[in-house]
Amino acid sequence: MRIIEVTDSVSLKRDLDAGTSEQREAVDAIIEEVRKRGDQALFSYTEKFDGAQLDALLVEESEFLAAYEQLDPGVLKAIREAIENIRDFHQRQVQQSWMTTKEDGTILGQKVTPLDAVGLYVPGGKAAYPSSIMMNVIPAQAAGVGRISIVTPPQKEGTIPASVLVTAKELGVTSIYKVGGAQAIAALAYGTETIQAVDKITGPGNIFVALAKRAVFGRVDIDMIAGPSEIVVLADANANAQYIAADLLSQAEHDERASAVLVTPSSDLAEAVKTAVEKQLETLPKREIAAASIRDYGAVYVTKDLDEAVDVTNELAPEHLELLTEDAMALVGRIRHAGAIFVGPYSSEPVGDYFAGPNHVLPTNGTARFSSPLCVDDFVKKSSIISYSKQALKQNGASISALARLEGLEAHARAIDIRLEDE
Ligand SMILES: NC(=O)c1ccc[n+]([C@@H]2O[C@H](COP(=O)([O-])OP(=O)(O)OC[C@H]3O[C@@H](n4cnc5c(N)ncnc54)[C@H](O)[C@@H]3O)[C@@H](O)[C@H]2O)c1
Ligand SMILES: N[C@H](CO)Cc1c[nH]c[nH+]1
Ligand SMILES: [Zn+2]
Repeated sequence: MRIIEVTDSVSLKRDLDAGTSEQREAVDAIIEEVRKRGDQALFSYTEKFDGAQLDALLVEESEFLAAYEQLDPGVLKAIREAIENIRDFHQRQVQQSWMTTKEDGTILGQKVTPLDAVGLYVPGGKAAYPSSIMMNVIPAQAAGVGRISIVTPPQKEGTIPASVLVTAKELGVTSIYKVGGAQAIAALAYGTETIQAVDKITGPGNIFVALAKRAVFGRVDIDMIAGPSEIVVLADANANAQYIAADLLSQAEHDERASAVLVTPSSDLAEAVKTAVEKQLETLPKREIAAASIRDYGAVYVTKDLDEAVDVTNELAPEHLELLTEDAMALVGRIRHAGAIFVGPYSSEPVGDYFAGPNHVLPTNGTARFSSPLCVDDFVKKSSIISYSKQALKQNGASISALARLEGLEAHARAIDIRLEDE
């Protein structure tokens, strides 16, 4: 882990995955094939890429029952508690439609409508992430989305991990299809005999999934292309070095390209955290991934004072930010760019990943400068409502047609004038 004196600008930005030209071509070919051959293409790609020979794509009721039998009761309890917290938080984000009536009888408003259908990609491969199912499904349900489908690649035996099935069932989602990669994204975008097309696709995945999401964007909406995890800890001299090291490693273990950064005015803390990270790494099961992340993307920035530490943090615009300073809450107002802000020594980042309630799908790669966590708003759309009274049109018609003629749009102007002339 490098210790760096801050001189000029800092950045967490890394090349976003655009894929190789071979990968892009492969993804385009897969999408085309799914459009042409529907389910048959899904079965053959699942055999080719996941090694599973399937009779059916849809998970059956008996598989949910078997999954409950496999799951530890303590884990089921934790899943239920997390769902409750995440529901409670997202319920507060729900926006109502509104209308306002002016004195001249004009009614203006905004109608909020949930999306009809969304598809959630749940990665298979290396690890199952039931927490990501909660973070995608719960805001969609709070928004009132009519139909939620989940796609996820099966294991070789044709099964889906019990934790995924139980979490989905606890959330009331049972339309789970055993298909992954670009072929799953194509099926959600275009529909097949078994999988109905959706309006929006959310959820993380590997490069093939990311490229396919980019390729179908426009036909359907997508959430974002999430990059590798990031954490920045802003700490002063009194912060606990062991806590900081543990929290940095919590994100480093996600990915070799994850980034874990400490920003502090204290060079003593910088040294202590560096030593603690090295020590804690020794016993970490995923130490190869975490060590690579710390080596390549880990850093400690030593600033001249706390003010400069705040400036550096805002420049980094991290996905996750922990504030571990004397009066941490007082610093919140000075943070302009961060996906999620964890305040104080007991708000370790995994509290937010799993349990507290806010969404863990957050902007990465500096995009916290202009974007927000996944939320209920991502699953609704808004329509404007305009109702002019006769009186309102009489009073304002001349201005409207003047603006139309200013743009050379005579038909627009006449659509107004015809009503003004009509007594
Ligand atoms: N940001 C988050 O919240 C978050 C959460 C969970 C996972 N992730 C990320 O999601 C990713 C999961 O990746 P994964 O690979 O484990 O699972 P995945 O489900 O994304 O990808 C597996 C699929 O990739 C396709 N594939 C594999 N090799 C292929 C090839 N040569 N040609 C065409 N298609 C191919 C197959 O169809 C396979 O089903 C990881 O990068 C992980 O870091 C991010
Ligand atoms: N920290 C990840 C987002 O960067 C989300 C996650 C899921 N499970 C554990 N963590
Ligand atoms: Zn995490």
